[in-house]
Amino acid sequence: MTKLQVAIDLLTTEAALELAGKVAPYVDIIELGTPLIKAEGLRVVTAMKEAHPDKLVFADMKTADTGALEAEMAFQAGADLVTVMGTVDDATIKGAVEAGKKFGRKVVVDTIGVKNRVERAREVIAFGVEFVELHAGLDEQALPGYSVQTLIAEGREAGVAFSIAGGVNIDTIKDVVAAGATVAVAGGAIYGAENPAEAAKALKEAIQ
Ligand SMILES: O=C([C@H](O)CO)[C@H](O)[C@H](O)COP(=O)(O)O
Repeated sequence: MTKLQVAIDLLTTEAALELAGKVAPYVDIIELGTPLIKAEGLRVVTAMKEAHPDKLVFADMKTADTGALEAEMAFQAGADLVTVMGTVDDATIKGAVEAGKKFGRKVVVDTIGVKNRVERAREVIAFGVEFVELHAGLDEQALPGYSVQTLIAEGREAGVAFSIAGGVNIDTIKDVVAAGATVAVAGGAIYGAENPAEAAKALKEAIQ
């Protein structure tokens, strides 16, 4: 079954823990967003894992270099999954995967900025990454004409384990699931909702 990942793009550990406390019963993976990690450091990863040891904690490091070092730092802080950018040198991705093997944790490749996501997804999955995040970032989502359906179609085509991130919400999550996604990522649809717990519950129910 497709897992539900909440992406927390808030800026303080306190706010992230408060949101996670509300939505944890309905999500499988708790993502600490890149802006949050930049604001608070890896202490936010440790705090989240301590508060939710039963959940997978996803550190959205968006690593672009020193793959082994940054992955190791995040794993030591308590992350179960870390992201490396798909646009960077293969050696960076492979380094993070090697660090993952040492810690028994996993690496996800983020395709923001990748020109041919299907081709790159097939390449990087062979390096031993857990899945590929077919992702349109918040800036790309804000451009006119953006549709998450492009990512969903690419997931179907790629034939590798993938997640979809980039405006997944209650109207689109069933398409994400039908395409065979390993993980559906929802950020704004949860933390931006009037009642985040209700929003997460509805998304979880739509998956089942
Ligand atoms: O990873 C993300 C982005 O790059 C900022 O960190 C988002 O968490 C991801 O795009 C999912 O969020 P929504 O698009 O708001 O669902």
